[in-house]
Amino acid sequence: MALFHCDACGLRKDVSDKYIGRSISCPRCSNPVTVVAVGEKNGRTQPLPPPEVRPVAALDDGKAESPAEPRFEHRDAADMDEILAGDDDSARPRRDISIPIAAEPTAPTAPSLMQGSPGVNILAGTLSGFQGVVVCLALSCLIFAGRLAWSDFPYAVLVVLATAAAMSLVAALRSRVPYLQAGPGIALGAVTASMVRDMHASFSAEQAAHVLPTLAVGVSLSAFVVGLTLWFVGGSGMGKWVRFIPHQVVGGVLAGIGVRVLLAALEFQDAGSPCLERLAENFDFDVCLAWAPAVVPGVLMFIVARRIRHHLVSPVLFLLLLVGSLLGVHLVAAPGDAIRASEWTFAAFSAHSAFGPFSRDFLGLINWDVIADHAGYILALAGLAVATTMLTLTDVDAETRGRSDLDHELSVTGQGNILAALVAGVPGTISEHRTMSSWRAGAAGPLAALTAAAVFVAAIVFIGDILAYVPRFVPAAVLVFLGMQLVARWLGDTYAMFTRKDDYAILVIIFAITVFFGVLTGLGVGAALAMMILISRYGRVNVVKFALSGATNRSNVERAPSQLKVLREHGGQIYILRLQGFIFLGSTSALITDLRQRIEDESQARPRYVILDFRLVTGLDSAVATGLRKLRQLADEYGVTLIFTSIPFEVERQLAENGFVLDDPDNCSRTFVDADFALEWCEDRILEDHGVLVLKGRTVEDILAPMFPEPALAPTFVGYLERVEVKTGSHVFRQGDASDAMYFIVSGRVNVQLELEGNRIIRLVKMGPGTIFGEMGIYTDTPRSASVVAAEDCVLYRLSKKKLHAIQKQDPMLVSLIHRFVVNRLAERVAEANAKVRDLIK
Ligand SMILES: Nc1ncnc2c1ncn2[C@@H]1O[C@@H]2COP(=O)(O)O[C@H]2[C@H]1O
Repeated sequence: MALFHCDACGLRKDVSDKYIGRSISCPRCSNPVTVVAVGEKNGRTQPLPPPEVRPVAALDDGKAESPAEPRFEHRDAADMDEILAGDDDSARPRRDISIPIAAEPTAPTAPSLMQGSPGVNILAGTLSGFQGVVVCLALSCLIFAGRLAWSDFPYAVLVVLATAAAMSLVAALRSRVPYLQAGPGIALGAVTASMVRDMHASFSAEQAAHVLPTLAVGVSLSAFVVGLTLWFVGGSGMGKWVRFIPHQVVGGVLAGIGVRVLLAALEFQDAGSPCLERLAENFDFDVCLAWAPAVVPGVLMFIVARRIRHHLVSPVLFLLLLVGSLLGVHLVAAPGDAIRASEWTFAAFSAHSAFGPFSRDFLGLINWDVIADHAGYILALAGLAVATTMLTLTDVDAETRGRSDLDHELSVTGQGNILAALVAGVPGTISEHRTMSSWRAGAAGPLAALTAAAVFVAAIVFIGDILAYVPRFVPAAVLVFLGMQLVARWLGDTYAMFTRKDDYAILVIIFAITVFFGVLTGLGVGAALAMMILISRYGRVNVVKFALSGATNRSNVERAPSQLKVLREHGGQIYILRLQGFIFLGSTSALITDLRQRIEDESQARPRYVILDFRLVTGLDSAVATGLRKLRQLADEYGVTLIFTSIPFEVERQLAENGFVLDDPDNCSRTFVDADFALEWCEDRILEDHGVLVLKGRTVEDILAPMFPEPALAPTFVGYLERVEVKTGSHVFRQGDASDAMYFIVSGRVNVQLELEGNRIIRLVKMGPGTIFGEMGIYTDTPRSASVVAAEDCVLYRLSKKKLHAIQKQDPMLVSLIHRFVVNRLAERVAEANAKVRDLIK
């Protein structure tokens, strides 16, 4: 505990240790004040006792010193013990019920290369690689077909395959998810395709030479930016924030992308642009016929894959598609070797032909303005990559019961993209489908992803020859299949997922915007909606965690029964609001409305003291001073004293700079280091009003009689007691001592404190006149469970164990009254604790 003492205006405050030595301007008069450790006065450090004081987990808020008075004046060295043990806010036991939270799981470690069965891993990786190659072919058509000349198509295929190889390699070497598969995917592919289409539209026919270099660099640059973004988000540990991106927003965009993929597939199949528009104007059977080779197998594959969930489904479907389409073309159009020369299949090429474009004046032909104009797409790709990586990993974890480290996997995916960009690749992410298939196939180590990388490399070498046998509608059919899967997944499957149907409505709206106005608009509107959703949901979180009454929630000062009676009857004048979360101007308005209702509620005692506890508050909006000013106006109106507790010192100072001084007794506004000090102060005011704050000056009989089960026998009992005087700071007894007596407090206060290893002291409770201590050791016949130290000069009455035994023999009737007396005191403690619990769970 540290002390803030302003010489100019006299303001004294208990502040946290972290301020020691710092110069802080006084919240009341702006005079600069250096905060000193307790015991340090006028630059002279008094010897401080070493104990470190820690909070104790309990239902109570801890005991309080009287905070209203200048607590650090006129203390001698003996007092320091008490101050340290008692005044530190951290030393006060807290009242909150804490629910044990499972320990944060440790991050998974990197799997070793040969982890799992090599045979199974290789098989799973081969299947994943095969699926990946088919998808890569579809993506290269989606992204580049119609934008690049067919002569440049080898380049398109090879850079997409190179992306898959690079990302698989990085996943194998760096990911901690042993079955993770990564590569270019349909969602990012579709956005890249939109970017490429728009870039392409920027060129006139005469600028054809600029098209490939600009598109190629634009795409690789976006992979690079996506990579850097993912790496940065993961590396800086921002994964936990990414999880707040609303599902409905990303889902709507992804479903919309699905429809756009379907349209792109039809466009590709028909080799004409806006085919749907053409069809809408004039129904053309030929157009439908042109779509059929893509739509029919695509829809069939979709239906089968929806029904059978097996890791072999996709590879088998793709294989059937390839073989079936080849047979179909053979039968219908071009039998025998003529297939290779027909228009139905792609033209063969050699891998090195992909480097053709680079032989020209490549760098000089790049149109950087066009790339800069499409920066919005690049940013959209980065945002979507972060969101989809998070969603995919979450889904993979849910399905595989895995426990992956999102930040690490975001970084790995980022690194994969950067490597992909270096080989002129396209943006990519974790492949959910292939990862799940690998896992279902039994992949258990990075060898699976490494095998997939090898398959991609092999594809780069051989694809030129293989393509001559692949009918052109195959990639279109795959796109139909993937597009339908996206729509079904995000528009269909998610319907049941949302507990609130308005969330689903938002998804549908964003879906429609993406379909009709494009991916960029969908993402933009989605981002704006996401922000609004977060603000509106967060704003609805009740800023008041607990609203408690001082009648049942008392400070940790144990009081005499006569005082307890007064507090039970009049404690309702204290109203405690434990605030939580981030406090906006909006939340203070809600607080004012609630408080006004509570004050005007005639069925309950009218609050005179309102304690606003900020201990669980995570932050305050800068405009909150206005709300607090209104709160004070309300307090003035009803004659209520506002008490602010656990407010960070900086915040108090900032508010003061804005003209709102929190600690302003003249304006019925006070601050205390924590709620327990505040509670004690309020209780003292109520006890003072009823003339029972100080029980001093009365005789032991006066104090004892009202609580003794048989008041008439109280003087007989007193006859057995021995009067003891204890000076401030002296121990009555120490923890572990033999228990030889119990004590009754007639005047003064004592601290009951636990002494822990390493000189640490925890104050459990503070006791005043009319209370007893030391009874546990006597009744359980065990050593002292805690030390008891006089916080003030005390007059105690001592009943020794010997005397108790003597009374037992001589006066069994009196001893049973003593037992009842002790039991009553213990029962009172338990009843108080129960009342607090009840109040908390109300
Ligand atoms: N948590 C507590 N709340 C109130 N009183 C306590 C608590 N723990 C210990 N005491 C008192 O402190 C005394 C320490 O010595 P005893 O164990 O004999 O008896 C104990 C009680 O009277």
